Amino acid sequence: MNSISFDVPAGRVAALVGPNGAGKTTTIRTLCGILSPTAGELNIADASLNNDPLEVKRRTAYVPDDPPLFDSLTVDDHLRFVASAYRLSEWETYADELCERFDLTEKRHTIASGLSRGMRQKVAIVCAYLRRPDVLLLDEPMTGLDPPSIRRFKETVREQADRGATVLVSSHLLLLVEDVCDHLVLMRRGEVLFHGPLQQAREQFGGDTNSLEEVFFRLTAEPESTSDEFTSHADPLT
Ligand SMILES: Nc1ncnc2c1ncn2[C@@H]1O[C@H](COP(=O)(O)OP(=O)(O)OP(=O)(O)O)[C@@H](O)[C@H]1O
Repeated sequence: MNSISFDVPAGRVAALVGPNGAGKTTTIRTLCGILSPTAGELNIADASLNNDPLEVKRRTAYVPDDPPLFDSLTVDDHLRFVASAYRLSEWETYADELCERFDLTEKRHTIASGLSRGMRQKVAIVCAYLRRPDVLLLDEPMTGLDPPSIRRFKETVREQADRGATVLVSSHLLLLVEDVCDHLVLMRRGEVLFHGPLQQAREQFGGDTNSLEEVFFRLTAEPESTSDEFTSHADPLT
């Protein structure tokens, strides 16, 4: 990563997109404290990752692209574990609702090793939502989900933003991510080429189709040296 800077306001869903190797996963893993930056300042929901990493972790939920569940624990065990680790109160009704919406109710007593790839993904998403975090960092969350689950995911991600959370969704599924995002962070080779409202990106770079796909192809095809002019904000990463 090379001097990247972007911000995503609370209540927004931002698409984090870019070609393979652009640095999306590295960015997300740095934001949630798994990787340590060699320099720079990261602020999550008013907490500094440098000065108060525990507070950042408390406020942030991360769903990796291949969620590491505990193979011998059931879906219910995972929910109880999250509730206990984060000292959640009155979480059971919300857990029931989330399991119902993601079609996991029948699987609540199944151990993780007996779940399909998509079901594991849904368990990880439900565990993240259960905490009602200020920030959701979701790495390729729609990969492996069936169409009803993708629809649920899109609805629920919007609901998370509506309650005030900041959501960052890394995805290559531009058509799907476009439906749910109102903000864009576009990366290539460790640099941020654009960050700002999706509508602004569409107006500037969307061409006749006004689509995220067109924005993606136009910006990632540009030479790196002109990247500064695409950045709509230059605030510290928050
Ligand atoms: N564990 C690692 N050790 C060394 N280099 C790594 C490691 N993980 C990723 N990289 C390198 O960091 C760069 C960014 O990788 P990253 O996984 O963040 O990209 P990405 O945008 O998420 O890619 P993709 O779309 O393929 O998932 C790549 O050049 C990659 O080779």
